[in-house]
This record gives sequence, C-alpha cells and structure tokens, in this order.
Amino acid sequence: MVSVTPCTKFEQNQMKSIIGQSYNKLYGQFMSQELTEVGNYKILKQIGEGSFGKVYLACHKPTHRKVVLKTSDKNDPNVVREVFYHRQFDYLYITKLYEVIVTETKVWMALEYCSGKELYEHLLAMKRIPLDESAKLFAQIAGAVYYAHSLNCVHRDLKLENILLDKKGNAKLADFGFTRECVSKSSLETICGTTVYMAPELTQRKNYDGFKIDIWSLGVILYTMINGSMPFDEDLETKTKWKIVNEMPEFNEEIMDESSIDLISQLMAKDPNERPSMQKILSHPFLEPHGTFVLEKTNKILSKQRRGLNKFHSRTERKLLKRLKQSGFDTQAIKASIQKKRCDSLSALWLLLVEREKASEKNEKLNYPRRSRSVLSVRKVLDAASITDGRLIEEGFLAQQLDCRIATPLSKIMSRKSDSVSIVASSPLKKQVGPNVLQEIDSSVINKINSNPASNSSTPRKNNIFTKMTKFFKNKKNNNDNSHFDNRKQRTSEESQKSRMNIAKSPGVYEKKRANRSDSSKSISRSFNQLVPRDHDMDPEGDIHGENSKSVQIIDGPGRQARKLKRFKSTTSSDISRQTSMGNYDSESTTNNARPSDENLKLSLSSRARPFSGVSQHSEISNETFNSEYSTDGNVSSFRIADSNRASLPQMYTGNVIQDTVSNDKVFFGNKQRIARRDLSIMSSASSASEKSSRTDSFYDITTASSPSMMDVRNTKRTSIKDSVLPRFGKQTSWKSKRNPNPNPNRRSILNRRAHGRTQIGRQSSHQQSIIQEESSSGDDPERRVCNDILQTTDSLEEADELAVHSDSDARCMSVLDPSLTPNSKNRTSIICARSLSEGSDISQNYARLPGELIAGSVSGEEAGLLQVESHGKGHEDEFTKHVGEPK
Ligand SMILES: Nc1ncnc2c1ncn2[C@@H]1O[C@H](COP(=O)(O)OP(=O)(O)OP(=O)(O)O)[C@@H](O)[C@H]1O
Repeated sequence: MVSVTPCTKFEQNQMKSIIGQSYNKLYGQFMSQELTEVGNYKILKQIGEGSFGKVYLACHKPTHRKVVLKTSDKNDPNVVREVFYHRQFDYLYITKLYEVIVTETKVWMALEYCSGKELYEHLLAMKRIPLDESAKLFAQIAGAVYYAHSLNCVHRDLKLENILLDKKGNAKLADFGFTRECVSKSSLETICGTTVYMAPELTQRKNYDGFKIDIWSLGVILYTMINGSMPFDEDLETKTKWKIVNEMPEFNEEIMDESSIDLISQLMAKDPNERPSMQKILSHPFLEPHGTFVLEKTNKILSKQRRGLNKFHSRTERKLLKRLKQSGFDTQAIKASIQKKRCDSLSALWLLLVEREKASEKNEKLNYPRRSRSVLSVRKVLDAASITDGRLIEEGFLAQQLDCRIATPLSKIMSRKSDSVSIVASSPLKKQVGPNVLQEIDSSVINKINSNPASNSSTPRKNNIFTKMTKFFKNKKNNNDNSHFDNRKQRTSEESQKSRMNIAKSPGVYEKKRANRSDSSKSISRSFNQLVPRDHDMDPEGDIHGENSKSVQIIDGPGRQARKLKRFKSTTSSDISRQTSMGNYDSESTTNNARPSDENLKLSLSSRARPFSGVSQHSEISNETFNSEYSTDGNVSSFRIADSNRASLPQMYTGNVIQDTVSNDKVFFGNKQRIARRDLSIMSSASSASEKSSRTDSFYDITTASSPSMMDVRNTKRTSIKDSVLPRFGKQTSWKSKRNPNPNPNRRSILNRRAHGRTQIGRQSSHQQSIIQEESSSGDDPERRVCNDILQTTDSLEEADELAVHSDSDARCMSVLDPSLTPNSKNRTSIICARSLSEGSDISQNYARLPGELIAGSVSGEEAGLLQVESHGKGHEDEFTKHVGEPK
C-alpha cells in the first residue's frame, strides 16, 4: 500500500472510502460462492457435466493455455482409477492429463481441451460419417487403444461419448474411469461399460479378457460411425443383450463396403479368441493408409517411451529448459515431476509451456511468408510457400492465412510497408518481446482482419501480384489437400478410389465397395471442417444435451426407418447392484428376479445415471489399488508393468469382488459400500510420502500462497492463523518459543546426532539446488558473502559458543567456519550449519537473542532448498533439528 498522508479532512475521507472499497472487494471475493479460480487455473465457463462433477473450460494462468477442469467427488470410486491410469498415458490420441489438484472434497483434473465435439455429437450432426473419415478417425481411436493395451491397460468403457475431437478433428480417447491393468486372458470379472457396447461375454457375466472386450466395443463404434445407428440397440435391454449374444449385426451394403464389413465382423466376433489383435486391426485394408501410419507412429512412441527418450530431448524442449533455467526455475524439479508423472503444478507448467512453444513455432513457420510480404518480395513468398511443410498446409493453418489474405483489402496490402503486420515484424520490439509476443500480436492482427466486416471475399480484387499470389496459394493448397492422405476434407470419389486401390493390400476384393465408400462420402455435405466449433451453450440438435432427451431420431432419407442414436451412460456391476437394491430395473436381475414392468423399465433406462460407488467396483478398486503398490510418485510405471512378464504379475483381486449374482450384490451392498470407503481412505494414507508431498504441492497451489510447510505448521497448530498467513519464513515466533530457553550442556552431542539426518536431507535436496549453486559459483560467491554479512552484523556472536546457521548447503557452512570470514567468532567451539532466510526477516535477531545458542540466518533471496526441507518437518523446530549437522 502506498503511504500518502492525507492533509485535509476531505482527503482523509476519500482515503477511508478507498480503503473501505478495496476491503469490501476483497471480502466479497472471500465470501463469494462462485468458484473463479482453482490452483493456477482461471475458470472460464462450464462446458459439461459428468456423473460425479462438472467440467469447466479454464485458462492456465501462467501460460494462457486453455484446459479443461474436470471435477470429481472424492467419493467417486473411479476417480483414483482414472487419475492413476490416465497420468501414465502420453499419446497423441489420448487427452493429456496435466495436473491433479486434490482438495478436501474434490479431485480436479486439468485435461487437454478438445475444442471439437464429442464423436457422438459429430456423428449426430453428420448422420453418419463417410467411410474415409470413419477410417481415419477409427485408426486414431484404435491407435489409442493399441497404446493403452501395450501398457497392459484396458479401457473397458469405449464408446462414442468418450471420444472427443480436437480442433483439428483428431480423435482423442478420454474418460479412464473404468480402466485397469489386465494381465491375462479371461481374468476380469467386474461388469462395467455400457450395455450396447458390451461384448457377449460381458453381458453373460462371464469372466472376460479385458483386451477382447475393448476390441468388441471398437467394432460397435466403427459400425455406429459408418451406419449412424447402433448394431444392437433395442428398447428392452434384455433384448439388446440377447441380440448381442445371438445375432450378427445387420450390414447395409449400400453404405458399407466389403472391407468395412469384414473388419467389423472380425471385431465383433462372438468368440473373443477370434477377435483380431490391435496390430492386425490397424493393418486391416479398411484402415489403409491411416492404420499403418498410426501403427508405426505408436510403435515409435512406445519404444521411445520405454527407453525413456521421449522427454526433454527435442530441440524445443531443450531450448525451453535452458530458458527456464536462466529465469531461475528449478529445472531438475520440473524434470523429476514429469518423469515421475506427478501431475502437479510443475508438470502442468512444463507440458503447457511445451505445447505453447510448439504451437508458436508452427505458427512462426507459417507466418514467414506473411512477414516476407512486408518487403514485397514475391520470390521470397513463393519460395517460402514451396518449402512450407505440406502437413501444415493440410492442417489448415495456411488455409487460415490464405483466407486472411483474401479477406484483406488489397489497398491495405499494397501499403503493407506501414501496416501493422510489417511494423510488428520489423520493429525493434521483435528482439525484446520474443516470438511469443510477436505471435500474439500477429494473431490479433489476423483476427482483426478476419473480423473486419468490410473485408470479405467479395471485395473486388485488383489483378496485381497479390492476386496472383493468392491464386498460387489457393492452387497449392488444393493440390496438397487432395494428395495428402491425412486430409480431413472429403476426397472426390475418383481420388479416394485411386488412393485406396493403390494401397489396399488385397485390391480386387474391395474395389467395388470402395467406389461405394467414395460415393457415400460424396453424399455427405458437411465435412468436419465445416462444422461449427463446439459451443456447449448452444444446442444445435434440439435438446440433445437436455436431461430428458438422451436419444435423437435420425430420419435416414425417404422410405427408411427412423433410427435412434442414444447417448449412453456407463454401467458397472455395482451400478446394477445399486439399481437392483433400490428397486430399479436391472437387466441381469430379470433372469433371477421378478421381471419389471415395461414402464418401469423405460423409466429406469431414461433416468439411468452413471453409477455411484458400488459394491463390486468399490471392492475391486480398493483391493487392487491397495495391493498394487499404488504410488503417485510414479514408481509404479506403466512401463514397468508393460515390460514385466504378464503372467508373472500378481492377480489384483483379493476376494470380496461381487460379481456372481445380483442377489449377492444386494445382500452386501449396504455394508460393503462403507467398507470400501474405508478401504479407499486406507489406500490414501498408505500412499507414499512423495504422494503426500505431491498432493500437498497441489493443495498449496489451490489454497494460498503459503508453502506446503506452512500448511503443515497450520495443521500442527503450532502457529496462530495470523502466523500462518505470513509469507514463508516470515515470522518464526513458533520456532523461537518452542526452543529450549536454557543452554543445554549436551547440546553438541545432540547436534552431532542430528548431523546424520541433515546429511541425508542435504543429499535429497541437492538436485533442487542446482540453479542456485550455479548462480553462486560465478564470481563473488553470494553464499559466503551472505554468511559473512550476518556474522559481522550479529552483535552477540562473540559471546556465543555455538553457531547454528541453518542451511542445506555444506558450502555455506564451510564459509561460516572460515575464520577470515568470521573474525568475531574465532573462539566458537562448534558451528553447525546455516539457515537461509528471506531478506528483511527478523529471524536472525530472534535467534540471536536466545541465550547460549546463537543461530544466525543467512540473508539471501528465496532459497528453494529450505522449502524442500520444510516439507519433511512438522514445524520449524523439528526442521531445524533435522537440519543441524557438522560441516565436512
Ligand atoms: N478434455 C475435454 N475437452 C473438452 N470437453 C470435455 C473434455 N472432457 C470432458 N469434456 C466434456 O465434459 C463432458 C463430461 O465429461 P466426462 O464424460 O469425461 O465426464 P464423466 O464424469 O466421465 O461422465 P460420464 O461418465 O457420465 O460419461 C463430456 O461430455 C464433454 O463434453
């Protein structure tokens, strides 16, 4: 606060009113029920709602990247599972999990934002997805499943609703609430998933092979994408189940080609052993060439990840690390956070920064021609265009720029030398602000141009060099669009047919159907790019988001039956048991129990929600989690699982899994739920110290600016609230008051004993100190100087027979020992270690006043080492005693 002494009464009143206003504002913020920020994220708007919490669009404040925040109730048994598995996945067709924030009641997951629609919504909008696009999207989905399977994880809830589309129209697998590791054939028992996507063995409640049920669901997804309707979806769930077990899906040869029918038939083989492996699926002719591309890419990713080569090796990452290091970030801590998959604020910062860097690098490349334009060098522009990566053109970036060029009035372009783009590109600011700022400015200019109502494509264009350039780019773009296989625009029937015939492994077989495929593609008027980006507040298809409207009628042309495509909720056996115990309809119970009336059945179908924590689910989670060395510090890495011998992995069940009969579920439901809850909390407390610390980190992010240690201090109630809100290492009254005021004659021996612990801690923290050490190693050593300053200025040093300077660095302690640096302290008998403190702290005085044990604080800036040490201690006193050690 600026201290201005008001002179007049009026000024005094004015000052009072300002203070009052800002006080009220702050108070309002504290009291507000509306959640605006969580950790490093600013909540922008709600975009969805899951069964256990809301889903928000948010902005990561340090990087300005958009993310999705998904909340889950801590009581949701799937949340631990979801986080546990999801954080292990680092794959281009799986939504990224950046950070997990755990609060008292909720778990917040910061996820990659997929700005496209759910695949379900996309399908609704398109009625059915053309074969080509289906093949591409399906290859990506299958790639994600192949990746997860390669890590011995099965998804168990594959469905259209769990596949999201990013802004480029790529599929991203999401929602790992039912995921688990799967080690051998027919080993799983928990019934989970969504009935219409369930494999026959699941609907029959047999033990099942998790890999094979995923493959069945893939078949259902592919069928639905191509046909716009589910293969088995009856009003009566029992009938659906019966059909799943006994009937083959109907194939409409007008829509499907032979290869798609062949692939779906294989995927949906009733006998799980007949279903193909993921490699085989991805190599199927129907998916060519997307399948092979995805397969090869996935294998590369897997092999890199297994060798630990996927992180910090790219040029962008190395550059970023260097910059972070120069800015004083603890890059070792960032690396550790990523490698151990901690999903804490450091991981999020790193992942989002890398994304931002990559995006800006891409854009920079694309901006090159535009910047060149400012010097009106056509040759440069054309050259640049010819070297521009076809992939980028295909991805639509260049297309966007082209649009922008077309939309820009030529008169403006002609005077480009002085227009905003040129100024930005050539101004001296460029050096100062760096590429990101430039990028921001550039994009704002593009936006401006795009939004300029006066500038549209109908603007008459002069036949000058820019018109030619525009034409050139347009043609180039069209050529690229048509030739690149990963093109999301619709292929013309001829091109599609050609390319497929070239690549298909067994040409003669599918030729005829491929023509059909292309024809059907033709009939689809809306390609992905044409779709309006998802707006969660809008409801383009009536009330598909509405509570009461879970299914949408699709009129499939004259003479065809109206088809239904429903939004489905996932089920577990626990769900089933819950519904049963609550008197609702349960499909399985119809075989064992009284059959419900159709009316009730419909009711329950329409109001079915994702299960609450259920018996089977609970016990499975708690048991398997408890037994599977759960540790959020990433010690149980997926790769370890993957690399180990499948058969040698222990069975995670330890009994109590209720899967045999519904009646069992019913009997145990009440008690088990409570037991399972307890299991869950046991699991949490059993998690490793590092997990706790990572959680504390997150909690630290979300609540206040206090360090985790301060939380601990608060927890132990050693400080008052007043103390606890002080900045870290601020007022250390608690420490002072706790210390023994009387000099302890045996103090040295105690301290010597403590030395052992200190050494260990020092070693642990050493890597986190790297930046500070590097900084201090150049030129005049601030550590030594700092200690010297303290020793020179602390009055009572001479009388002291002990000096404890609290520090995590032996070098600092040594500098205290150096007589040339401490002329006043030659007679001191022992010097233990140094403690680093923030500047301006009165700690050194406090300690100095203690009779018989002088503790000098080394005055320096922020010392990360101390932070880390504090997380080990319960309060300052303990921390200090833990730190005390003799210099080498
Ligand atoms: N990463 C994301 N990007 C964009 N939107 C998302 C993302 N994750 C979730 N959503 C939106 O939030 C909605 C709910 O999310 P999600 O399905 O993951 O929740 P859930 O609790 O698992 O729900 P349920 O189990 O009932 O399907 C989704 O339908 C989707 O529209």
